[in-house]
Amino acid sequence: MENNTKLNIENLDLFYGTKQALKNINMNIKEKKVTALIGPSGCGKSTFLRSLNRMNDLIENVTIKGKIEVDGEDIYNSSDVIKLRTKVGMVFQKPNPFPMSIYDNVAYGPRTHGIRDKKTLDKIVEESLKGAAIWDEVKDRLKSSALGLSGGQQQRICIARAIAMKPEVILMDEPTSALDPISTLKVEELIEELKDDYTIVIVTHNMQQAARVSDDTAFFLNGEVIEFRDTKTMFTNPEDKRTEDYITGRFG
Ligand SMILES: Nc1ncnc2c1ncn2[C@@H]1O[C@H](COP(=O)(O)OP(=O)(O)OP(=O)(O)O)[C@@H](O)[C@H]1O
Repeated sequence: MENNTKLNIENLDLFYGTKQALKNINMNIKEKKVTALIGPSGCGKSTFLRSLNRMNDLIENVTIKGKIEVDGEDIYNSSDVIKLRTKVGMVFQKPNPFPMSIYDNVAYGPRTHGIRDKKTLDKIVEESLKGAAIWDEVKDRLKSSALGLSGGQQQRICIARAIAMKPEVILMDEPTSALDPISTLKVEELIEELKDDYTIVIVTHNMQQAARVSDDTAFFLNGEVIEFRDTKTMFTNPEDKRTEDYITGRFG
């Protein structure tokens, strides 16, 4: 295992009932880098992403074989799923703020972890909103409902909510697919900034986005990783004909 590896995936198979959705995945996800997962619809990107913080545990009839290590620890051999999901946070495709104030959205996680002190919470909320590049837009209306914000703002609130838990890894499942181009650009700029502090894994259908924001890219097809390498090489000189066909828009 390389020493800048944050997530190490070995021989990962995943089945929904008898249907195999992931086939022998091997991947090294590097610390404080952005790794993009690309590939046609239904090829297993979201399934793979969810397996990285055991979100698939919530789905019935899922069988997982192989190994996923975070910082060298086998996550399927440990029972502390709460701790894992604190360390490996997630941002979803559709912004999903809770129906409560902006402040309470961000303070929600820390509160469930027992933090009650107002000053401490204020500090976490401010730092998280700053970290998600939304502080200036909302600092004067922290008590207003998060549902009153635009989609792009809501998505950054959700990123702030993830950051408030002090994760080390942030998983993002098509975080900009519901956003307009300007909000998309803001979230992309934010990802660029976040990678100073976090390891990021992002599913995207947008090839330009993968090329713009990621350091490494994995191309999935029918549950397999066809190619995994640094993004620059992937997009300029792919090794596999199927990768080339996909990124040049010949299929998918
Ligand atoms: N909860 C589930 N139960 C059964 N099958 C599932 C479940 N979730 C996903 N699948 C199947 O697993 C395969 C991979 O799905 P997945 O959502 O991971 O693909 P994806 O690459 O993320 O697709 P998209 O780009 O459309 O989001 C698909 O064939 C899908 O139908």
